[in-house]
Amino acid sequence: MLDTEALVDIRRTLHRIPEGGFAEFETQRTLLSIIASLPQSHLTVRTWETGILVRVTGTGVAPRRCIGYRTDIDGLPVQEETGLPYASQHPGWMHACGHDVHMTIAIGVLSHFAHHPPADDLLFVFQPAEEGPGGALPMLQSEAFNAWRPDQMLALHVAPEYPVGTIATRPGLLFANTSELFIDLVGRGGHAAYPHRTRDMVVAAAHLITQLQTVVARNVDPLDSAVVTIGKLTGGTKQNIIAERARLEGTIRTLSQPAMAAVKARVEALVRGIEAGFDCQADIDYGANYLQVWNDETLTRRFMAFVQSAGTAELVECGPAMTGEDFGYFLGEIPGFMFWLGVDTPYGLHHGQMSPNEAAIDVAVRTVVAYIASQCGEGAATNG
Ligand SMILES: CC(=O)N[C@@H](CCC[C@H](N)C(=O)O)C(=O)O
Repeated sequence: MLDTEALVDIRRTLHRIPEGGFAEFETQRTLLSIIASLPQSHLTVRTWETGILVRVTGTGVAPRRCIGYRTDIDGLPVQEETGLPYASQHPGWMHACGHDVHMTIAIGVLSHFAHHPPADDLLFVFQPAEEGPGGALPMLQSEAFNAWRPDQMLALHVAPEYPVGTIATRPGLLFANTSELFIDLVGRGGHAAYPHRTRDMVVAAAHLITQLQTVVARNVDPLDSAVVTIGKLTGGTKQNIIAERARLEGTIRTLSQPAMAAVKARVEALVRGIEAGFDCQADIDYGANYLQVWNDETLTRRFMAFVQSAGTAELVECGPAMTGEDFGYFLGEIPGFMFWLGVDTPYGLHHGQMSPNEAAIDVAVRTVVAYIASQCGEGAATNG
């Protein structure tokens, strides 16, 4: 069975090779070779795009259920600044959202059950493209997934703000609805000294960004919550050329679908206002939209009670967060839950210095293994 040291090595190997959504080729190859090193008698492995599905066939004469455990596998376009000896070898890319840790924990749990298959069936889901454009929805709709569709699913996400040894979750809404937001502005470029002959899209973009800040401040009920963030702004070509084009890239977060529709309506109205006011053309593209992560009440309460009694971690009942997760699509159809895993690092998710404490891997593997075993029944140990 893979011990803690081996899992830390795996995490570091995966950390070195972050890749974008649906481009996780090296990651997939690495995971497949690790999975191939496990006892195979109860495993069936299948790939889907750059993802992997591994079914563990239970030892029961008639397995009662199939529990699915999902990890995401993609990295982010973030330049790593940790200075770690096992830092990313892919310039401009980093596992800055902890998916290397997620994958390692999935491998640790899979390793246990490959050696000790439970009575019921398990499905391990290595899902691409969580950060975008979203791998969960197409995977959920795929023939490969549906051939092995589990009855319940669980997943975790690293939480920099909690100490190692903490598990935080809640029944109901855990993560927000999200929508990406891309706005292209097209005006007329020209010489910096002749602004009256142009339609300057840098100035239009500046006005639009400021106006977008009023959506949450002035259009959303203060007792509700929403986020409109512009994370990337591009425009222009040179300091003395008036920009013909500008592009805003961002994300919208809300706690309900009606709130998402209302925020989008306000964004659209503001964009149309900029179009009229700056005599330009504006296009809005909402990119990928993720469904909220909604934790099943019964299963989450059962898991929370389990964590409290198992003593493998400290349980915190947390509030909802404005993070997004396409695991929400799985939970939209299959009952289950997601939880936060404390990794205790001062830098938050998506930061170039985010460096999870690897001691959390062991906490998660022990907790998830014990929880799944408690739900699926112990099977006979295999060799290997
Ligand atoms: C946990 C986490 O950080 N998830 C991402 C999900 C990205 C959703 C999508 N690409 C978007 O930006 O709206 C997050 O940013 O919350």
